[in-house]
Amino acid sequence: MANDFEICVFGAGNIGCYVGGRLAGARAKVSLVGRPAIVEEVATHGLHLTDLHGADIEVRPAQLRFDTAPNRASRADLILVSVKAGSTDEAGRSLASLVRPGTVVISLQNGVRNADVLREHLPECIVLSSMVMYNVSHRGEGRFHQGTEGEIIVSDHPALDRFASTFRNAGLPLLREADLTRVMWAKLLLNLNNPINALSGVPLKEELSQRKYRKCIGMAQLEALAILKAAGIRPARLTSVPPALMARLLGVSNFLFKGVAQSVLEIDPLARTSMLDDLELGRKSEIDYICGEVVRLGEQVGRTAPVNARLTELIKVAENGGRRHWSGAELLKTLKASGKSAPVR
Ligand SMILES: NC(=O)C1=CN([C@@H]2O[C@H](COP(=O)(O)OP(=O)(O)OC[C@H]3O[C@@H](n4cnc5c(N)ncnc54)[C@H](OP(=O)(O)O)[C@@H]3O)[C@@H](O)[C@H]2O)C=CC1
Ligand SMILES: CC(C)(CO)C(=O)C(=O)O
Repeated sequence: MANDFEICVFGAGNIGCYVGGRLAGARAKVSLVGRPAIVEEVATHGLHLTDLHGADIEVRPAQLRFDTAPNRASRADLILVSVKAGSTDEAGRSLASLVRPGTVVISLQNGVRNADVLREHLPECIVLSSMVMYNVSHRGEGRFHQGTEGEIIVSDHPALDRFASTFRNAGLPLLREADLTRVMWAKLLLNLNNPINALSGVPLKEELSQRKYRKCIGMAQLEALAILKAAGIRPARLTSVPPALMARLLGVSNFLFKGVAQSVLEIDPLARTSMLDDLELGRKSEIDYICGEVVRLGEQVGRTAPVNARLTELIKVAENGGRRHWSGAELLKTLKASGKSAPVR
């Protein structure tokens, strides 16, 4: 039997199409809001969703609504926001005149402030943060693939009870956590790999197999961890080892790393971060909402964050048509020199 509620996904890209499509595949009433190109792609091919565990789900165009305008949000009981963090303000603005009071709005985005931005525009809604722990890639013709393990961790609220079984039936169980601030910062620590993966230009598995790239991630994380500590924020443990230990483990030899962090490397050989997607597609990245947040928090507690500032700078150079590819050795060298050297062109 179909559910008695309607879900609107605002921002039909990798995450929006995957999550929205799987919910539609579980017979939820789903509408998606996206750009004309994806609306056309899905109208032609439908959605074909796969994951690393062998899920293989076809969603016919007739099984969901796909629009470029968000009008359908006015009927939604649940809105999933899956635009990039830089578009959150605009998403909130366009939803403001449409939503009904009491509508549940979940941000599926990376970053630590999206729900706050949405809340400002949607004060009568129940706005919740969540973190999608896995990677989704777009493989053309309506195909989206989940290439790494993980769940959706969401800020707990009784209003989620109504939707929980639908997410579970869709193979997307919601992990409900009382304190999402700690989860958001822990995810941000993992996302500090996004610029490194983007600048490596190679899939995650290949990047993480190289010690020098891993050392770069460790440097960015250790810097962020010191700032979090000064700010009194204790990031949640999202990996098999606590964040501080993981940051150090990243620097060990390839041989040792394979032994101690086997699960980190058990990923689809093609999986890559959303920031590498952004650079390849010529889009503006979320760097200001990832490394930029570390720099900002550092300023609040009177600390500098030269490694994260440098990564921000390198990604902006790449976004603007400058250098895109860095070997592990080159990246490590420039990060070690951060705070001392001249800007990169
Ligand atoms: N991809 C991944 O594997 C993961 C992503 N995330 C996070 O999830 C969020 C979404 O990422 P992802 O799915 O990769 O991003 P995408 O860029 O693939 O998807 C967002 C889509 O929303 C569109 N969009 C933005 N504003 C509007 C609007 N007003 N109307 C219609 N469409 C709009 C964008 O178009 P346009 O580009 O033209 O603005 C884009 O097509 C990000 O915060 C990301 O960090 C988290 C975990 C994993
Ligand atoms: C899942 C993960 C950490 C890596 O793909 C991600 O959040 C992203 O790509 O932005």
